[in-house]
Amino acid sequence: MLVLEDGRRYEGRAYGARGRTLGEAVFATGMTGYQETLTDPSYAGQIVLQTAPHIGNTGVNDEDMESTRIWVAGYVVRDPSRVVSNFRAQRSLDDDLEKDGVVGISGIDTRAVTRHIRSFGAMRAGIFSGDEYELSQTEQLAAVRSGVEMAGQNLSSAVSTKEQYTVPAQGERIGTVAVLDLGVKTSTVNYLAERGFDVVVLPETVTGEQLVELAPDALFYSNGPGDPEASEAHVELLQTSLRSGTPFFGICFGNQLLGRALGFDTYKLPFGHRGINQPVLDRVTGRVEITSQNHGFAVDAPREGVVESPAGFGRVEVSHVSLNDDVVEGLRCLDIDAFSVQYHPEAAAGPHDSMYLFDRFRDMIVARTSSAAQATAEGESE
Ligand SMILES: NC(=O)CC[C@H](N)C(=O)O
Repeated sequence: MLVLEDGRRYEGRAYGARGRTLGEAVFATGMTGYQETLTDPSYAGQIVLQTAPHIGNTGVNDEDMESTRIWVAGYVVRDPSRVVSNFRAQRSLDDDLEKDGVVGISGIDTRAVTRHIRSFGAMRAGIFSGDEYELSQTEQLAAVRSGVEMAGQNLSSAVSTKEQYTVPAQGERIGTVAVLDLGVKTSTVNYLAERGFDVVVLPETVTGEQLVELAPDALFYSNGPGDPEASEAHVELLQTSLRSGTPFFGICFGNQLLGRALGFDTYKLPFGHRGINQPVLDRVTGRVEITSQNHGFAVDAPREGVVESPAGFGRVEVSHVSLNDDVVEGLRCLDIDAFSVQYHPEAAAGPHDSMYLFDRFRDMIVARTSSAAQATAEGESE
C-alpha cells in the first residue's frame, strides 16, 4: 500500500524489499536512466515515483552506478520488467532493490499519482508491504504523518564519504580541485578528472583549516539531498573559501549553497524538477539547453540584470533560468571566480548539452594559473 499524508491510498504489489518505508513522495519524468536516478545520493529521504511506465527492462550494471548503492527511501513504479534484456545487464533491478533494503511498490498508476502531487505538492508518504500491509488504515496514515518533512533536513552526513580520497587527473594535469562530497555522483568526479584535475573528494565534515592546508586550485560543491537552509556550516566554509579567492563551481545543492553564501535565500518548490528533458536558457549566450534535473529547492535571486551580492561578494547575475517556470537555474559572479548551476551537467542520466560547464570551469583555472605565471615572469624580469 502506498499512503500519502493527505490520506490518499494506492494499492499495488510489493516490489523490492518488504516492510515499511517513509519519505517525501516526488516524481521523476525521465523515460530512461532509472539506475542513475536510484543511485543518485540526492534522492536520499525521498520516495521516487517513476512516470515512465516500464521500469527495469535493461537491468542494472556496475558501470552506471552513480554511487555505491541505491539511495531512494522508496520506489514506486507501474510495470516492472519481468525479464532483463540488455547486453550490459549484470543483474536485475529487483535484486539491487532487495540487496539495499529498498521497499518499493509496483502496479501503481504513477502518472495519476504524479498529477495529484503536481496539484497538491510533494508530500510525506509511506509504502507498507509484508506484515506492514496488515496495519489498519489509521495506523498507516499516523505513521506517514509522524515522518519528518524534507524542509529543514540536513542529510549530508548520511551520504558523504567518511574518508578523503583522490581520483587522479587524466591527460595533462592542470591542478587540484577539492570536491566537498555532499552526495557527489561518480560521473561528476570522472568529468573533473578527465579535464585534468586531481580530484580530492572531501567528507562534508572538513574544516576551514583542513581546506587551507590542502590549498586546492579550486573548490567544488556537489549535488546532494536535504534542505540547503539546514547546511549553514557548508555555507560558512564556502564564504571563507570565496574570500580567500579560491575559484568555485557548484552543481545543484552546490548552486543552492553558493546562492546562500552570496546572501540570497532558498525556498522549497511546490513539487520540484526531476527529469532529463528540462529546458533551461543560458542568458549569457542565449542558448537553450535540455537538461537533467533533480531539485526540490531553489535560489531566490532577482532574475533580470546584475545585482550586488547581499553578503558582499560583488556583482552577481542569474546566468540560467528554467523555461518551464522561470526558476533560477544558475548563478555567475562577475567580480570573483565563482559560478554554479541548479541542474546536472554530468547528465547521468540525460542529454549532454551542458557538458561545456566542466570546460568553462577548467578554462577558469587555466586562465588564472597562466596569468599568475605571467605575473611571476614579469616580476622576475624587472
Ligand atoms: N540534486 C540535488 O543536489 C538536490 C538539491 C536539494 N536537495 C534539492 O532537492 O533541491
